Amino acid sequence: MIKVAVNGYGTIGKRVADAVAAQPDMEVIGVSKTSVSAEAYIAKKRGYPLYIADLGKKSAFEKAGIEIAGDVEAMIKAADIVVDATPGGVGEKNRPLYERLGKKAIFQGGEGHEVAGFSFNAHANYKEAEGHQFARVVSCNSTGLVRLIHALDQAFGVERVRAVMVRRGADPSDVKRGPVDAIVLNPATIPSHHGPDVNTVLPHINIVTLAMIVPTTFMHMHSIQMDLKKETTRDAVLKVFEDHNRIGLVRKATGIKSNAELREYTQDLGRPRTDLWENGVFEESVSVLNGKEFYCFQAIHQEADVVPENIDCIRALMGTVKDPQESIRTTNKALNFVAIG
Ligand SMILES: NC(=O)C1=CN([C@@H]2O[C@H](COP(=O)(O)OP(=O)(O)OC[C@H]3O[C@@H](n4cnc5c(N)ncnc54)[C@H](OP(=O)(O)O)[C@@H]3O)[C@@H](O)[C@H]2O)C=CC1
Ligand SMILES: O=C(OP(=O)(O)O)[C@H](O)COP(=O)(O)O
Repeated sequence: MIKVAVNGYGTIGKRVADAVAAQPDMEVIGVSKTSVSAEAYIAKKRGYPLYIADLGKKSAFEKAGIEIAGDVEAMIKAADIVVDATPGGVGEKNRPLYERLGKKAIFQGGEGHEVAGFSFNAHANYKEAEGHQFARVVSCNSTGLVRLIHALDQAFGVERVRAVMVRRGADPSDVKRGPVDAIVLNPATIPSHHGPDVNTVLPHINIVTLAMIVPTTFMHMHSIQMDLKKETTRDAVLKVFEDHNRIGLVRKATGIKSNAELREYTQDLGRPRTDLWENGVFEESVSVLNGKEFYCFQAIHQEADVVPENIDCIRALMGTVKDPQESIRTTNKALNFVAIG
């Protein structure tokens, strides 16, 4: 069993911990937080040993009825590998600790590529992870882009990509964030960080991305255009998506045309926390014009799509499973995850 520590038990960390616990070859040896909050109670309920960054706060946790197993350093020492899901920028500060203790670690998209020097996506570069001490799972939007672009690049070759990301303003529980009544250019400059981020995994792709944020909390929406190298048809592209175990098709027959209806659908499917782990490509939008021009809309659930990628990244860095598809299938099966469509 691979002993996994989740440093940062928040939006991403709590999902990764549950996904690790579901795998046949991994166990959660601890999760961490800095302050007493609802997630500390969830960790207790799930039976995950809770560690804290500053032992000076131990009594505050104990007063709230939450037992503390030790400090973060003790947790890291007990682990084979760390998934660092602390807020963007904190991972970089944690890296010297992982170096000092000689532990492998996976960072998230809020960190720059340089934090690990290797950025990861299971379908695109799983085999390249072996031998690395550190990896970074690219951000949620970049994960969604990499999955789609890589699938079409393998099938038809990709000449260039132009994509617009309409990004959710905040996560559902982020009460302090906005916007409440604005469409914010984020950033106003072009490209947004997503194109260069895609290039950290797929360096040969010609891509320019633009991004803005809107007052929603559940999912980003991408509008994507690609020029393909080989002529193809809409049916052939749909077949690529149907065959992909992390790309789902939001079928025309469902009538779903928004993130809100897609959320309702994933909820009704009984997905834990309403998580859409796959890209939600809108079937009706999939278009091939003039043989080589591809267009689509896809929804990306920011809290969920990177979660299975972290699980595969654990096996890839540990070198326990050599074949990417074997890891991807194991991860999906343990999560009871079959892509929609
Ligand atoms: N949310 C999203 O949609 C996505 C986020 N990401 C990336 O994932 C990473 C985590 O983001 P997210 O889950 O949203 O963040 P959250 O703020 O939801 O969670 C962060 C967690 O880390 C804990 N924490 C903070 N500082 C420390 C520390 N020094 N040591 C140990 N634990 C600490 C926090 O505990 P406490 O609250 O007690 O301080 C909290 O539990 C970021 O890099 C982000 O960019 C990637 C894809 C999507
Ligand atoms: O990784 C994400 O977005 P991104 O791919 O746009 O960087 C997550 O939605 C977190 O983004 P945030 O930095 O707006 O919280």
